[in-house]
Amino acid sequence: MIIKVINKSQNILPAYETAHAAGMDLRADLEATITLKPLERKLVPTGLHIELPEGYEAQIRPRSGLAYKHGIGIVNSPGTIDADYRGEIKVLLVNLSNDDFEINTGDRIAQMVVARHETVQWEEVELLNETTRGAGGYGHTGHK
Ligand SMILES: O=c1ccn([C@H]2C[C@H](O)[C@@H](COP(=O)(O)OP(=O)(O)OP(=O)(O)O)O2)c(=O)[nH]1
Ligand SMILES: [Mg+2]
Repeated sequence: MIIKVINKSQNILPAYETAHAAGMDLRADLEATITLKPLERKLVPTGLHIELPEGYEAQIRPRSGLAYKHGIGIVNSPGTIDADYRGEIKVLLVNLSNDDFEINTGDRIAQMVVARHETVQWEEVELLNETTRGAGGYGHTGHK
């Protein structure tokens, strides 16, 4: 599918790094280096504004390599980009390690998955259909 994008700093656009990747790596668009201290969170700009078709969303997800090697996560993971959002896409990174983490412009900080979603209308009822699970949850089926 084709998605319209405004790329104000003419950065490298989000891209699939392998042929069948689900996520496109998103890059930081910065005027100066950002440092995340331990447990600090910052909104990191990408310089991108997009026009998703109706019925689609974009999910902003962490990169596992940054998470594993540097403890970098996304506070609101997965972030949701609504189809009607026209502002700049930003990524709310958090440093869950004990060391400072530096982000420079062009660094791949997160990944974006574009997905379809349903738009729901509610039908209020008094009873729901019966299932084997019923109300069981939170470990109801055991742990091993
Ligand atoms: O990681 C994110 C999450 C959201 N957004 C933008 C796009 C999204 O469409 C908008 C609103 O996000 P969300 O609905 O998650 O935030 P909210 O706290 O509910 O704010 P709002 O009242 O504006 O919906 O902010 C981002 O740029 N990055
Ligand atoms: Mg919202």
